[in-house]
Amino acid sequence: MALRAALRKSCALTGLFCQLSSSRHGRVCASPVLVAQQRNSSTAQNIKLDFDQSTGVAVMHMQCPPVNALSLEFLTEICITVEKLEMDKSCRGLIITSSQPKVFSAGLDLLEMYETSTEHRGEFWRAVQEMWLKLYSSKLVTIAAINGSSPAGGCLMAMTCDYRIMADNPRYGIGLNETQLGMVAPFW
Ligand SMILES: CCCCC/C=C/C(=O)SCCNC(=O)CCNC(=O)[C@H](O)C(C)(C)COP(=O)(O)OP(=O)(O)OC[C@H]1O[C@@H](n2cnc3c(N)ncnc32)[C@H](O)[C@@H]1OP(=O)(O)O
Repeated sequence: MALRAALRKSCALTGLFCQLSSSRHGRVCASPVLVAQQRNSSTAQNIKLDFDQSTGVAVMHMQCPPVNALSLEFLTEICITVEKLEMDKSCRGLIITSSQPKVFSAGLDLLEMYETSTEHRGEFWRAVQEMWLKLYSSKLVTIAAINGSSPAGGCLMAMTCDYRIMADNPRYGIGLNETQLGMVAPFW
């Protein structure tokens, strides 16, 4: 509720009307282009997109169970989704949030990072870079609606958005914990 209220306040400030729940207000309608792209695309299994044409605001719900860990596949889906939204001239703003309970994103997929070949890891880190650069340089107004814990890569994702709003819950943590993990982010 706090997040919802904060979002409304922030969106009023930026001149955008936005919402996290489509059913509550009944305002969200889907862009035919986006719906068609979603339906035809096998690359967006882990993302649910709601686009309100009347406001030009899209809500990207991350739904990659259990904790929205950023795998190569998921990172690619995120990039493609942002690109598609940027190509839609009626889209002005993007809210990124999570459908998973208690977690916005657990950051980079630790299993993929440690259990794959050097070549795959190279591709993985390039996808990490592409994701944050795409969000950071997007012409869309981007908002991270952080409705759960958001360590490391999840924090990076939120930081590269224009605005961040976090649910007021002491159980939710956010920050960069690479040092704790003994991890050095490689040169890109
Ligand atoms: C300059 C910026 C550079 C950026 C570099 C970024 C690096 C990274 O992102 S490295 C990843 C760092 N992430 C973490 O350290 C997060 C670790 N996870 C957690 O702290 C917690 O899991 C949680 C707070 C995100 C959620 O807690 P909880 O709801 O209690 O869920 P569980 O801990 O039981 O986890 C459920 C399930 O998910 C698996 N899992 C959690 N995190 C990851 C992950 N990052 N990658 C892959 N898998 C993850 C966890 O192992 C559990 O799996 P199962 O045991 O099979 O159920």
